[in-house]
Amino acid sequence: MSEIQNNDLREEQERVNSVVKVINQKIKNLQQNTGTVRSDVLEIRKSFWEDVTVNTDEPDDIIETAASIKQQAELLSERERTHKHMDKNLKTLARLKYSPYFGRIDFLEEGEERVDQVYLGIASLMDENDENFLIYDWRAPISSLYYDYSPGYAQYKIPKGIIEGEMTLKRQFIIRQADIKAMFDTGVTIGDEILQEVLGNNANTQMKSIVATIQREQNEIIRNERSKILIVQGAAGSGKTSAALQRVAYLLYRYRGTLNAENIMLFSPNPLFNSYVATVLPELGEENMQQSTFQEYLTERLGKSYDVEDPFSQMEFLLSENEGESYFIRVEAIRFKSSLEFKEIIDQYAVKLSTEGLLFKDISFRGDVIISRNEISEYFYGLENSYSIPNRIQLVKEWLLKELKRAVKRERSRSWVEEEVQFLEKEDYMEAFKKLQEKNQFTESTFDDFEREQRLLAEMVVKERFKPVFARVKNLRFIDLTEIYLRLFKQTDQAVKSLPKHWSEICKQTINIIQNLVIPYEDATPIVYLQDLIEGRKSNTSIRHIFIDEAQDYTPFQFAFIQRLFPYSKMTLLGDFNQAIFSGATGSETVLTDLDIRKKEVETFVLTKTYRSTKEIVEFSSALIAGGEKIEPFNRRGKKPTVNQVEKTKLNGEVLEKIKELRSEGQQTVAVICRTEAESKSLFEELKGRIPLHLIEKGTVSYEKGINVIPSYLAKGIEFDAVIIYDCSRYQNESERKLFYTVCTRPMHVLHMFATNGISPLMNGAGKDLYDIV
Ligand SMILES: Nc1ncnc2c1ncn2[C@@H]1O[C@H](COP(=O)(O)OP(=O)(O)OP(=O)(O)O)[C@@H](O)[C@H]1O
Repeated sequence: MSEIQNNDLREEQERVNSVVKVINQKIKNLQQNTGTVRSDVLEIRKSFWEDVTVNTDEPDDIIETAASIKQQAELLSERERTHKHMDKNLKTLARLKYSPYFGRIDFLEEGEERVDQVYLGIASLMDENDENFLIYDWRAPISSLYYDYSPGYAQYKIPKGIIEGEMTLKRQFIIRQADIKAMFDTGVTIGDEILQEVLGNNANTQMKSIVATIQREQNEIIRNERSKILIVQGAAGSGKTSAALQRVAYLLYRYRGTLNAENIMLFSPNPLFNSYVATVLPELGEENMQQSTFQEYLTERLGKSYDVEDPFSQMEFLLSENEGESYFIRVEAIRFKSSLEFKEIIDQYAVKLSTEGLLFKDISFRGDVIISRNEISEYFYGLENSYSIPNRIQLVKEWLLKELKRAVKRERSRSWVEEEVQFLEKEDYMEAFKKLQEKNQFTESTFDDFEREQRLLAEMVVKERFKPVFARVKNLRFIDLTEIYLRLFKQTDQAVKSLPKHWSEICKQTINIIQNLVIPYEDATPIVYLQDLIEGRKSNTSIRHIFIDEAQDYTPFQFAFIQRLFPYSKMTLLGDFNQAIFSGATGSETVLTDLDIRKKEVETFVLTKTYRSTKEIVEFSSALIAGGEKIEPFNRRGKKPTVNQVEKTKLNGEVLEKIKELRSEGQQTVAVICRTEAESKSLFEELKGRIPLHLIEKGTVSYEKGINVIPSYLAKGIEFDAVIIYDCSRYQNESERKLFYTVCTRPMHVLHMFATNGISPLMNGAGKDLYDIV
C-alpha cells in the first residue's frame, strides 16, 4: 500500500472511530429514555383501571366512562408506539456501530464550491447536534449516485427535479466491528472486489441484503416509482429476489408515514422460500412484508370442505411416467384452464347465471329439509334481475336467516328438545338460571319458574344446534359452487371456438376428479374466480403493493385474478421464463410470456448479468437454454461441472462418496437434487443411517446447513454451495428442459451430475468443453 493510501486509511479509520463515538452516545441517551418510556408503559398497564372512572348508572355516565377508557387506551398506545420506535432505533444503532457504512462518494454539485462527502450505510445518522449527516441512508436520493455512476459526471433525482454535478471519488469499505477490513477506490463497476469476496463466501440458508453492492440495473428496479406493473425478466441468479426485497425496503423508506409493511404483500413459491428471505428486511431495519404462497390463499378461500391439490402434486403428476391418454388430456386441460380464454368462458357463464342455472343446496336440520334448493332458487330468480348476482345473493341470505329464525321457534316444542334438556349438564342449568335472573324473570315466589326454566333451556338447546346452520348460511354455503362449476363442463356451448381439441374428454375427466371431492390445482383458481363473480368480493384496499416472485409460475388466468383482487395495488413481478417449470411441462402460457398483460401500464426490465454461480457453472447452464448466450456471468472462477457416469446399482454409494468429498472441501450447504419426491425419499432412506442429512419436502418451512435432499421443483429460488444432480439421465423430455436448467443454476460454487444411462439429451447443446466427464 502506498503512503497516500496509508494516510487515507488512517483518516478513514479515525472517522469511523469518531462516528462510533457518536453512535455510542446516542445509544446511551436512547437507552435512558427507553427505560423511562418502558416504566411508563408498565405503570399505565398496571394502573389502567385505577385511572379510569367507571360508572354505568346513567346513560351519561356510560358515555363518560367510555371516553375515559378511550383516553387511557390512547395514552397507553402512544407510549407503546414510542417504545417500539425507540427499540427499533436502538437496534439500528447497534447495527451501525458494528458496520457504520459501506461506501463513500465525494460529489461537487453544479454551482457549488464545496465537495460533499457522502457516506452510505443501512440507515442515516446525524451528528451530535443533529445538524449534519454523518451517514446517509442508502435509500436517500443522493445515495443513488453511488449505485449509478463512476467518478465523473453524475446526476440524481430529487422529488423536484434533477441535481447534476461531478463525482470526484467513489470508495468502498468493508467494516466489521468498527474496524476497516478493506477499502477500495472504485472505477467503472462498483464492487468488483467486494462482490468477489461476498459471492466467494459460503451459501447461506437465509438470504443476505445486497445494499453494499447493488448494481446499476438492479438499482433502477429498486427505485422505480413510475410503473403500475413492473416486470423483471432476469436470468437465474441475476438478483431478482434480492432486488425485490431491497425494493420493499426502498418503498418503505420513500413512502414512510403512509406505507407500512402490512400494506405490502409478497407471493412466494413455497413455505421454504418464506423463511429463506425472512431475514433480509429486519437486517435492513425494516419489518417484513406480508407473505403468502398463492396456494395458501386459494386453500383459505375454498375452506375446509375442499381438498385442493397443491402445485407440487400437480408437478409430480406431470413428472410421472404414466403418460397414457388421460395424462395427455389433463396436460391439455391444464394448458386451457391457465388461459384467458377460459376466464372469458367463465365470465360469459356468469352472465348466463344471472337469469338461470345457479344451483343451491338444501338447508337441512336434523335430517329434515327446512328450505329446499328449489325454494332458494325460486326466491333468487324471483328477485328483480336487474340486481347483480352478488346483491341478490345477499337478499337470499337475509331471507334465509329470517326463515331460520322461524324454524328455531318451531323447533323448540319438538320432543327431541325436551329429551335433550333432560340430559343437560348441571352447568347448563346454572347458566339458564343466571340468564333468568339477569332478565329479572326469576323470583322465588313465581309459580311458573320451572316452566320458564324449561323454556329457556329448550331455547338454549335449539340455538346451539342451529349454530352451524346459521354459520353455513352466513358464509353463503347454501350455494352449490362445485355443481355450478361442473355444469360448465356439462353444457358449454361446443361451438365456442377457443375450446381445446379434446374438450369433451377434458369435461369428463374434470367431472370425474372433482366429484371425488379433490380440486385439481388447475381448477382451483377458476373456481375461486367463479365464486367471486357469484358471491361478490370487496377488493382488498389495504394492500398497496404486490410482489410476485417466481412470476413465471403464474398463469395468465391467475394473474388476472390477482389483479382483480388487488385493483388498487402496484405490482412488481419477478421471474425467468427459462425457469417456467410448470408451464414448461404443459406448454401453457405464463404471465411472463402472455402478451395480453403488456399494456401501457406495464414496464419491463431485463437482467442478464448473473451473480450466483461461478463462470464455469453459468457457461454450462446457459448452454442448456435457447438465448442462453445473452446471460453474462460474473467473473468468479471455479471448476467445470462434472458428469459422473455410474451403474444404477452403485449410484447411491457414489453419491455418498461425493457428498463426503464436498464436505471435506469445506462446502457447507450441499444439496442432492432429485427429480421427484419419490426419488428424494428413497435416497434419503438409504443414506440417512450413513451420514447426517435432511429431507426437504413440500411442507418444509426452513432448511439447515449440511446436506439436504430435495426434489427438483422445490429447489427453485434458493441456492447452495454445491449441488449434486442425482441422476441427469432422468431428464429426458423437452418439457423438462426448464426444470433441468433450474436445478443446474442452484449452486454457487460446485456442480456435479450423476448419470446412470448416458448424459441427458437436454445437454446436447452444451459443448463438451463446458463440463468434465468422470
Ligand atoms: N448486487 C449484488 N451484490 C451481491 N450479491 C448479489 C447481487 N445480486 C445478486 N446477488 C447474489 O446472487 C445470488 C442470486 O440472487 P437472487 O436469488 O436474488 O437471484 P434470482 O434472480 O432471484 O435467482 P433465481 O431466479 O435463480 O431464483 C444471491 O446469493 C444474491 O445475494
